[in-house]
Amino acid sequence: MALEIDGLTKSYGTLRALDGVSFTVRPGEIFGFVGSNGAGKTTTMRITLGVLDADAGQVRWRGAPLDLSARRHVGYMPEERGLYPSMKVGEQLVYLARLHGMSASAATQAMERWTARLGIAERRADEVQKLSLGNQQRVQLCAALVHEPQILVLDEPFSGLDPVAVDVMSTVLRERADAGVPVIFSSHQLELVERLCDRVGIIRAGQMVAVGTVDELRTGGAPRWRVDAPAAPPGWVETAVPGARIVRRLQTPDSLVVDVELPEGRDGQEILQAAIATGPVREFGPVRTPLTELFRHVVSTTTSEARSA
Ligand SMILES: Nc1ncnc2c1ncn2[C@@H]1O[C@H](COP(=O)(O)OP(=O)(O)OP(=O)(O)O)[C@@H](O)[C@H]1O
Repeated sequence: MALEIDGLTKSYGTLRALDGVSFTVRPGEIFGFVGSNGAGKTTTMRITLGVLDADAGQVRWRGAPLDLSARRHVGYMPEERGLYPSMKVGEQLVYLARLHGMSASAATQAMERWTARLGIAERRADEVQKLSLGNQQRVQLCAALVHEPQILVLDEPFSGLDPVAVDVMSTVLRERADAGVPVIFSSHQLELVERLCDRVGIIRAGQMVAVGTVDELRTGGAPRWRVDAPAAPPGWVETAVPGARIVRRLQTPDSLVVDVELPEGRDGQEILQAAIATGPVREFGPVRTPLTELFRHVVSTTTSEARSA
């Protein structure tokens, strides 16, 4: 039932944009696709949708190659958008729904439902080009959803949205996923990806370098602990646990907070005991490395622009 991206390779002339990209998005799962500019996200998504051919590899859905008829069930939000600027919002959505085989009345109902849901019902009679960019994006999401797709592939759907629209978009994606739809979207807003996605894939220079839940991506990194010991003298961390490293330090008149990265095999309790020995301890606990930092770590070793084939 899953959407399987298997070994995609794609070159543009001598530029190898994708080099064996593989990952799976399960039904009911929101998959966040992240990577630096030029890493290969759009190329992967366009191949998934079938608007671009891969040199090698395959996209499968429910175990079979995603062919032309199955692609009718994909809801796609392209990066370059692609609405007709001078067509009216409502007419355009009905037209797109009908292209996907819906009857006139079902298409109209779906258009009405989604424009209301995305907060643009009062703009149905306006030309798309008269809407603000954020509202055009809401129309674009309606266009991806209006034919009740069974797969959703969205290229940077959150870029340029106001916070209310981000919330609406997030809720809609979660609902679709809960209805069993595999949802894949790309984004540079990593806090949002961390909050919303069940699993995340990081692509660098055309290769998947990490796939998993954010918690899974965290494992393997050294454990970190946060401790607030206002009376602690300089150097207490390194003295308490040789090899321990302070990765963040914040001092105010009545607190001294440090995030400590411990060497493998050492326990946070050692830091706690040492902190207590220095005086009062106001805060102590594990620190969850944010996705932003995992991402920086994963992509830092090379530039993300695709390499020559
Ligand atoms: N039509 C094209 N012709 C030539 N090169 C291309 C073409 N489309 C993309 N590329 C190159 O392929 C690589 C991957 O581009 P892609 O658009 O997939 O990256 P991306 O991860 O979506 O980037 P961004 O985050 O900037 O949108 C880049 O080096 C890009 O310059």
